[in-house]
Order: sequence, then structure tokens, then C-alpha cells
Amino acid sequence: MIKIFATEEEVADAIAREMKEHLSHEHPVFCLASGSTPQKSYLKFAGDAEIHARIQQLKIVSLDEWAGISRESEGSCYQMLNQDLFSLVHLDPRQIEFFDGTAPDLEQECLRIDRFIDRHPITFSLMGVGMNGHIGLNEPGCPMLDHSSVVDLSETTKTVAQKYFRQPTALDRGITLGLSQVADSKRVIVAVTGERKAGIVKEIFTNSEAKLPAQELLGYEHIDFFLDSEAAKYIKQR
Ligand SMILES: N[C@@H]1[C@@H](O)[C@H](O)[C@@H](COP(=O)(O)O)O[C@@H]1O
Repeated sequence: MIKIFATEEEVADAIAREMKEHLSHEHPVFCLASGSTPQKSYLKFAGDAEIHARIQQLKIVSLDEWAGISRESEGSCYQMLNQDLFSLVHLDPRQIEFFDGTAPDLEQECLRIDRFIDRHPITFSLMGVGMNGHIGLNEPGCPMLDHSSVVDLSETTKTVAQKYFRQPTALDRGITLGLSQVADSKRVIVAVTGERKAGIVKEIFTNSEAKLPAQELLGYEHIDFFLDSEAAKYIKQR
């Protein structure tokens, strides 16, 4: 289902509320996108005093990472989430299972995360959508995989991702969960906010030929798209 909220603030409030609710799962496992879109949601979640007593049971599993970029590097998916969430809620590193983009064998790294998910099924996923409709680092035209993989990044992703880094950074490949792994989460929210995403939002919802990864998440009962009115400006009248 698509839920359109008046403002980005309201989207963040709704997401933070759901994250809190999903902490009540017996074995909560969250898979969370990095990037600009969810930052407000994470801040609101982390700022809720009631979650802190309940967060020890939470496990976090990685969605994606840039190949060749270490966790410590500013701009890595890990570091963004660390700044926006992990450090704020004082997660123990043992609660976090994240792709290492500098692992010597990235295929093994995929297997490591896949095995973790087999043992700890994802109960809540929060996805963002790239400017080209990507989910995680699943680029347009990719198959719907039920396992992680190493992918070649599109030119759009390489260019847009420069916003995460202080200096121009060569990006070539990424490591990402497969779309089926995301869809298999018990609950998924896909968040899209801001006018800059209005064009891709229109594609996702009106162009069935586009073959965008975000479109693979349409039509499921347990997956909702949360949009603000700016991102939804071309689809509002539907
Ligand atoms: N790898 C990340 C994704 O996990 C993220 O959801 C998406 C949107 O990012 P943003 O929210 O900054 O637009 O693109 C990035 O490349």
C-alpha cells in the first residue's frame, strides 16, 4: 500500500513509531537502509527514552555496503548508520552483523550474512529508494535474488553516492542483500521523501515496463511505501 504523508517529518514520526513497535517482537532483527532518507526517523527513534530499556534484544543485519570502503570510513553504509543510530542507542557491536566491504573474499562475505539471516530472520526492514529506483544496491534490471551478491554499481549510483563522502571517492561495486531477502522480512517500509525523488516515484507507480527494483516490492500485504507529499507530487491524483 502507498501511504502519503503531508511532510517528511510525519513520515519520520510514523517510521520511528513502527520501529518502536517492532522492538516488541520476541527476536527483533532489523535491516535498515543508510542514506539521507531515514536519518530523521532514526533520530526520532533514538530520542525516545522508552526504547532504551528494550533495545538489548535487537539485532541489526546489514542491507548493503560499498566494496572497498571500510566500516570506519565516513560515507560507508556502516558509518552512516553508526552516526545516525547505532552510537545514539549504544548498540553493542555484537548486536550488529554488517557486510565488510574490505573483506578479502566478498562472495564469502555474502555467505556469512546469508547464514546469519537463515538463523535470524529479519522481522523489520526499512528501505530507501535510490534516484534510479534501486533498493539496497540492487540496480535496475537485477534479478529478484534470495541471497546476497556482489554487484556492479550503475553510473547514477556512483555519482549520487558522492554526497556521502567528503572527497571524491571511486566506487565500482557494492555488496547487497537480494530483493527476495528484503521482501521476506516480516514487515517492510519503503520510505521516499523529497521533491528530487518525485520523478522516480512516478516511474515506480506508473511505468510497469521500467523494471525498477523498487517495483519488485509492490503488491505485498506486508510492504508499505511511505511517501511525503513532495515525493508523491506526480501521483497524488491517482
Ligand atoms: N545504498 C544506499 C541505499 O541503501 C539507500 O536506501 C539509497 C537511497 O539513499 P538516500 O536516502 O540518500 O537517497 O541509496 C544508497 O545508495
